[in-house]
Amino acid sequence: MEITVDQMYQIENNGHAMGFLKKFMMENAGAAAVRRLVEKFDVTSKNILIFVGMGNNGGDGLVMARHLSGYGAIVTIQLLGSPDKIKTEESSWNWSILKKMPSVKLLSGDNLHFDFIPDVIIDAILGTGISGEIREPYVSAINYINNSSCFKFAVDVPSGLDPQTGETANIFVKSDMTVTFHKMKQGIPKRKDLTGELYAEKIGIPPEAEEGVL
Ligand SMILES: NC(=O)C1=CN([C@@H]2O[C@H](COP(=O)(O)OP(=O)(O)OC[C@H]3O[C@@H](n4cnc5c(N)ncnc54)[C@H](OP(=O)(O)O)[C@@H]3O)[C@@H](O)[C@H]2O)[C@H](O)CC1
Ligand SMILES: [K+]
Repeated sequence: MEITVDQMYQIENNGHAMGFLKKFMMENAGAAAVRRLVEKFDVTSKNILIFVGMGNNGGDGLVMARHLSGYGAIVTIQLLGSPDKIKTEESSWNWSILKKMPSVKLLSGDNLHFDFIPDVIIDAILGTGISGEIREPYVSAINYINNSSCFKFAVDVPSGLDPQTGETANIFVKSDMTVTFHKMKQGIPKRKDLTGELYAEKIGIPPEAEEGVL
């Protein structure tokens, strides 16, 4: 079954109100995404670069970073803004954990110079919260991703693809694998050329959270 982005937000909010907090959803989302990635790749000692947006799509990327470090990957995060401007509590919470983890390299701002060649790039820039023309520094980050020849993994939806309509913004990520959460959103399967291998993973949201929504 495919659902709308609005329905997804309603289900998320219902789950949160039941006590299954968005922080828990984010943890399960990041863990599910990593499971799919490590099923595909032995990430041990591999260089993984994660572009992190300022919203909860970015938050999922922060969770992935922590899990991937546990799998022995060499993880670098490029936060596309200033840490004090992270938009949500659940994302900030994960950033604060990572600040205590020397095993994960944290970069922030509009830097796009890295002293390594990534084996995998993770797009945790934009998800269901995309609106309008994509602005800098997200534009430059998406260009960097598309100009790289390594494996590209999109969190929830390739950034720049509208998960509701399947339309693309002025710029968009072309990925090799995409993992979306809870249920497939209507627009995503329309662009398998941008999603690559496509999965929808359950993240523990109570089915009762869908009552009155689906
Ligand atoms: N569905 C679930 O059960 C779960 C989903 N999760 C993840 O959460 C995201 C949705 O998070 P949200 O914070 O609502 O939105 P995004 O992170 O996608 O985007 C919002 C940020 O992006 C900026 N933005 C939006 N449009 C643009 C643009 N055109 N150019 C540049 N920047 C843009 C926006 O900035 P504003 O200034 O507009 O506020 C925000 O900073 C979902 O996709 C999942 O990945 C949960 O984590 C787990 C459960
Ligand atoms: K994304």
